[in-house]
Amino acid sequence: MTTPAYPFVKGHGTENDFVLLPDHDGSVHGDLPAARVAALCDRRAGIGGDGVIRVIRTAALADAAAGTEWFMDYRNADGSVSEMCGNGVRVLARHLADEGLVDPAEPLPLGTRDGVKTVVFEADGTMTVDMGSPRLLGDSEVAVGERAWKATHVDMGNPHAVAFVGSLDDAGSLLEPPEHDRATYPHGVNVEFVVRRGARHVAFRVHERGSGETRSCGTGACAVMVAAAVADGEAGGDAGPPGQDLAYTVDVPGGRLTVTWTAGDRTLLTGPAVLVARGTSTL
Ligand SMILES: N[C@@H](CCC[C@H](N)C(=O)O)C(=O)O
Repeated sequence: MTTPAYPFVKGHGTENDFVLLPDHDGSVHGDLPAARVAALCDRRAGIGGDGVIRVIRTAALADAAAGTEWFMDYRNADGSVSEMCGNGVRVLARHLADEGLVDPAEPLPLGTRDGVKTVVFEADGTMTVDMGSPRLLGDSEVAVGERAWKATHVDMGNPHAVAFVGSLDDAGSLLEPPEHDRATYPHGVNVEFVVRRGARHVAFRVHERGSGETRSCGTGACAVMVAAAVADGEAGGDAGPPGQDLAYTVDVPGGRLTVTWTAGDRTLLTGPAVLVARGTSTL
């Protein structure tokens, strides 16, 4: 039996790329089978992507918290569900604005499995997302082959292990998930390997849970910034100087992001979002 054709849009944020599936009332994809997500994300036999974002009205999802018109139903490339995607939420916002479904002159609240994230469209074409408060959960360890590093456990709604390394090459080819403490991360973890580039300036590679090595990770950028600020003795948020926000430049293989840790303990992620293609799929 052939699958009826359905629309898709392709986009990326700092080369973290996604297949968007418009399904406003939930009638096109049902419960969105993991096999369809994996087929769409396949870079040879599919469209190719680090994940899939179903564009759906919050009211069409029985288990989604109310309070927003639109919901980011995010899946990793292997079909698994994640709570949040910092690059994806900007790409979703760009799509909704381009379609005339939202007003880019106004802050845009979007539903996610980690609650409501509000996107602001900046005058220079970038977007800033309020990613919420980071949770610093202590130290852990990650390993690739024979090499192991201490890692900072940061929860950004999804789990991260942030390891500071001497060189971005230290983690090798990252074809497999890094070893990690399964008691600390029972549902897997996104692992960031970080180097310093200068004052309040870092760069990282990431191995994403469910997607492999990607060219960028927005929640990862926030986790990296927070871990770096703490390591630098510049802790922002509640622990920072009263009334002062702290901003870091965060480079990824796919571009540049800015993360601001506010005096009110919010992390603000600023970066681009680009739509590159649209079409129909029968996968
Ligand atoms: N690339 C995303 C994160 C996507 C989810 C992640 N792989 C997970 O399983 O938690 C981002 O930009 O934040």
